[in-house]
Amino acid sequence: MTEEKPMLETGWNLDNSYARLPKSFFTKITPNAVPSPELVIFNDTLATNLGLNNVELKSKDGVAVLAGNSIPEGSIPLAQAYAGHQFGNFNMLGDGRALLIGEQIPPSGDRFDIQLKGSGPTPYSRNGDGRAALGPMLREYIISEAMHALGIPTTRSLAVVTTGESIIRETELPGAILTRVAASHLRVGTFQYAANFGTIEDVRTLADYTIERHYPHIADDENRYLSLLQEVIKRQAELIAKWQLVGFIHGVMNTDNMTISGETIDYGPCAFMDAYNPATVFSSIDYQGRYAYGNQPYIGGWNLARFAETLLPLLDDDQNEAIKMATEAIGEFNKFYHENWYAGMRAKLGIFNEEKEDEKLIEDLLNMMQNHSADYTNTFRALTLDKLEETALFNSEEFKLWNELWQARLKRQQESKDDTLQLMRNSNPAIIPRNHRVEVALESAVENGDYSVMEKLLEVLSKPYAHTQEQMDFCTVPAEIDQSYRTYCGT
Ligand SMILES: Nc1ncnc2c1ncn2[C@@H]1O[C@H](COP(=O)(O)OP(=O)(O)OP(=O)(O)O)[C@@H](O)[C@H]1O
Ligand SMILES: [Mg+2]
Repeated sequence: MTEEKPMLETGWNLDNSYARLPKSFFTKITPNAVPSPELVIFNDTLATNLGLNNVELKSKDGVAVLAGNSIPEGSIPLAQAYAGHQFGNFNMLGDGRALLIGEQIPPSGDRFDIQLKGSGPTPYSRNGDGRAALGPMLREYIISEAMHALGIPTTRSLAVVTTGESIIRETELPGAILTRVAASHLRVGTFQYAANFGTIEDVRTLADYTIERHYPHIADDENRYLSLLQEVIKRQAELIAKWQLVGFIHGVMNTDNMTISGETIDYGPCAFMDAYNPATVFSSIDYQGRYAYGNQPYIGGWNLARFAETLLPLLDDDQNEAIKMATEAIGEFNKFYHENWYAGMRAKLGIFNEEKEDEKLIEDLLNMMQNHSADYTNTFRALTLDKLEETALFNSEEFKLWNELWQARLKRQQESKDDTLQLMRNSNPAIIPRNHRVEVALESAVENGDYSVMEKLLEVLSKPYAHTQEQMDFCTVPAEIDQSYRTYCGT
C-alpha cells in the first residue's frame, strides 16, 4: 500500500466580487512566475485572523501562492483599473505592479482583499517593470503594521517573499512581493476612472458595490449616494486626524492613494515626524510641500472634492442642486476633522471634557514645540510620564507658565489623577517607527539577510501604548538625524 501524504487544509476561502463588476473595471491576468521565491517575513497573527493555515502558507506550496507562482483554489487574479490626480495632474493609472488574487472570507464572515504587490507587469504598467524592491516592501510591512498597532485604520501586511530576481532602479536591487490585506482597494481614483472613462451607469454600479461592501447601513437612505459621500468624508476626517495626532506624514496623498474604506494605503515616501514642524515633507519629489504634514487636512478635503465630482450625476437630476449638496458635504470635512483632532489633542493632554481655553492651551504648546524644535512623540511622552526635564522645552520660562496653566486645567476636572494618566498613556505612543530605526532594520535585512533587527523592531512597535523600559531605549533621537532616506523612500 502506498502511504498517502496528509493534505493540509490551506484555509483559503476566496470570493471574487470584484470580478463580477463590469469588465472595464479590471483586467484578468495571472501573475508572472518568479525564479526562486523565499519567504522572509510572515505575519502569523494576521494569517490566523484571516482563517489561513500558517503552517501550510509557510510551506513550499504556500509560498508559491505568496510569490504568484501558483494560484489558490477559487482565485480569479486581476489588476484593478483606476485613475488619479498625482500632485494635482490627472492620469489614467491602475494596478501597474499589483494583482488582486481574491477576497478572503474568514469564518468571521468579513471580507478582505488579498493583493500581491510587485507581482509583474499588467496592462496598466505604463513604462514600469511591474516589480518592487525588497527594501520598500519591508518598509511598507513595518510601517503598516505599526500603524495598525497604533489603532489607525490601514491596509495590513501578511508576508514578504523575495523573488530571486534583481530589479533595476538606480542600482540593481533584490526583487520582492508583498502580500497586502485590505478591507478593499477601492480608491477615490477608482471612482475617477469610472467617471472619466466610463458611463454614469458605471459610476452607479461602483457606488452600489461600495455601499454594499463598506456602508450597508445607508443602502435604504433616501439619497444613498449623498450618504456615501458623507460617510467617506467622515471616515477620511477621522483617519487624517489620527495621522496628525501621531505625527504621521503620508507623503503621496494623490487621489489614487486615498481609499474609500478610510484605510491608510500606499506606504511610499511616508515617515513619522521627529521635531514638530508643520512644514515637514518627506518625499524627495514634493518640491512645493504639497504633502507636508501641516497640509494633509487641506489635501484630504481637496481629494474628497474630486470624489464628490464623480458622484454629481447620481446626487440629483438637477446638477445645480447636486453641486449644492456636494459643496455642503465637502464643507463638513473641516468640521469633522477639527472635532476629531481637537478631541484627540485634549486626550493627549489628559483632558476629558471641553473648556473654551483648551484650544489655546494646545496651540501654545505646539507653537513652543515648533520654536524649540521639540520632538513630537517624545514631548507628549515626557508629559505623560511626568518627565518634563526630558523635553527640549523644559528650561524655557514660557513652558513653566504653560505647565502651570495645564496643571490648573487638570485640577479643574473631576477625574482622578490615575484616570488622567491612563487617558494620556492610551493617547500618546511611547514608540513610533522612527525612520533611522527602520533604516537600520532594513539595511540589516537587505544587505546581510539578517531579519532579527526587523523582528525586534516589529515586536516593540506592536504595543505602542505599553510604555515599557525597553521601548524607551528605542526612543532616543540622534542629534543629527540622517535625512538620506528621503531618496531611499519610494519604489
Ligand atoms: N514598478 C512599477 N511598474 C509598473 N507600475 C508601477 C510601478 N511602480 C508604480 N507603478 C504604478 O504607478 C502608479 C502610481 O504609483 P504609486 O507609487 O502610487 O503606487 P504603488 O506604490 O505601486 O501602489 P499602491 O498605491 O497600490 O500601494 C500606480 O498605478 C502603480 O501601479
Ligand atoms: Mg499608489
